[in-house]
Amino acid sequence: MSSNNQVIIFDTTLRDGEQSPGASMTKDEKLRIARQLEKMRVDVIEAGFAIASPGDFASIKAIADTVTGSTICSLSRALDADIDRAAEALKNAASGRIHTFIATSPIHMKYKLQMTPDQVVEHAVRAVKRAHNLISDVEFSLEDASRSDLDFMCRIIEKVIDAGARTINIPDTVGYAIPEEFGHTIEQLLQRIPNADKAIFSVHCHNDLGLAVANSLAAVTAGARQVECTINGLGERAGNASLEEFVMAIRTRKDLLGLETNIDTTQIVPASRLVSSITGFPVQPNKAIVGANAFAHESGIHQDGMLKHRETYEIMTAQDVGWQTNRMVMGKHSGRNAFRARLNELGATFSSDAELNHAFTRFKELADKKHEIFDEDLLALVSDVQAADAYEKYKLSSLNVTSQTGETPVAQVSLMVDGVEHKAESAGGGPVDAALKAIEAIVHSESSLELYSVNAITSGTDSQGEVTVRLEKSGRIVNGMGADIDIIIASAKAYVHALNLLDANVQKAHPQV
Ligand SMILES: CC(=O)SCCNC(=O)CCNC(=O)[C@H](O)C(C)(C)COP(=O)(O)OP(=O)(O)OC[C@H]1O[C@@H](n2cnc3c(N)ncnc32)[C@H](O)[C@@H]1OP(=O)(O)O
Ligand SMILES: CC(C)C(=O)C(=O)O
Repeated sequence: MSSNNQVIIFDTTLRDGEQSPGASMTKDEKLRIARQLEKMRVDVIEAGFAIASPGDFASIKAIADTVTGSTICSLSRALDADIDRAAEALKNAASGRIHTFIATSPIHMKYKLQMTPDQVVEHAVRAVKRAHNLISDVEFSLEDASRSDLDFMCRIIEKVIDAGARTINIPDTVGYAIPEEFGHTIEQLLQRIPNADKAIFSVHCHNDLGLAVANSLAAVTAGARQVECTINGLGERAGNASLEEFVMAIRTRKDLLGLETNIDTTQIVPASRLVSSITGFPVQPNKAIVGANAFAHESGIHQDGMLKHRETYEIMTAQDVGWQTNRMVMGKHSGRNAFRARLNELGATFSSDAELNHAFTRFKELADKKHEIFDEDLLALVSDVQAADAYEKYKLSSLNVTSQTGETPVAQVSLMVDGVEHKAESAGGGPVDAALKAIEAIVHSESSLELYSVNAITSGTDSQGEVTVRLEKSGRIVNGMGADIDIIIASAKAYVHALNLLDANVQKAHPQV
């Protein structure tokens, strides 16, 4: 029975987690994860199933030999050979545990084990006694407990506690339980088993119905004091209760539950990343706590709330769980307040509300075309708007370029010159060449093109292209810039920008020109 409010965290990433198809890990990889779990102050690390393979044995042994800050545990069936192999792997552990189990549900006993309930009790007691002779810390699990008969569970648990088990684990092996029902089972076991106070009750929940963490919380509310879980919720089929979700629920709702764990929560994100990189299982972006979007805010109303007071939309800080910071993501749902705040952070300021509104309108247009707006997009957009808001002799009204395989590209451009619309058409070596020639057909700038370069501002095929055009005229050199997700338009904008700069230089030098 629980003696205090501390919940023991038993991590089984290296055992049940590894049972996820495709998640096999080498000894060195398991050792790296075990060290991270130790650093995170996990109480018990289930390092593997010693009899399963020579590799599993070697991994458990390597972890038991070197990791001293957590108890190291091996799983074993209720069989002598399994228990002896587990004890051998753990023999150098500073603190070792044998975890032996047998199924107690009618369906498992009848079809899988092909044993009577009495034979199952006999195997369980014999296994616990044998384990207890080899190591003091013995855990016993009733596999498929959530589909087992309550009276039978009381009977077998009482006997294995007498045989030396000090942790009794109640697994929801097939993820069948519902929180209220599961909590009730734990409560009943604690009340009805006469020697229940000699053991710590534990739960091990699977996520087949997406309820593994909810069931674990119901169990600790009912008196269980150990929870078995995995990093990123890895595990057989739909996985196990996720360590990060359970631990952060306990921490965040201490007001309600009054419980705590030993976990250093700032090590959660590093642990999640390590497990993901080793197993090759990506973490979904919207995964609680460790998903890339767990602390990202895109909607204008949320961002505005966050700017005014963080707790309006966050129940924990990103730093609490090991992220460096939360994120304001600029996108089509963002509002003016977040837009201005982000640009101020980037060092860009607006000279007037009109300028802000103009930039914000352009930002929304861009956001409709692009999935995510990066800082570089914002800066390009603002310098574009600020350049456009300055007096401009030339303004690009429209551009239409036809470019087909085997055909010469042709551009039709419409340009405002001192407020009067001019149109021209030109062919060119490529679509950019055609566009710039069409502009020149109107402007006759007599400048020479010294440089043309195009860069993708961000990665991805929907990136904005940022074009730089350098023009020289009578010894004056200017750099025009333009950005757009269409690089032909970006090129035309950059060219027009450069023409305006040349014109501005002339105006400054000879105001009456
Ligand atoms: C709910 C869980 O997650 S339990 C853990 C599951 N994890 C694993 O199974 C991974 C590691 N397993 C393995 O490597 C192998 O299954 C081994 C080495 C354990 C056993 O391999 P094998 O000897 O070839 O047996 P196999 O896996 O085919 O069948 C399991 C046998 O164990 C028996 N068994 C299953 N659980 C138990 C138990 N807790 N106690 C005693 N016997 C058990 C089965 O009835 C079956 O017996 P049978 O061969 O007499 O029919
Ligand atoms: C061996 C036990 C704890 C198990 O993994 C399960 O029942 O899911």
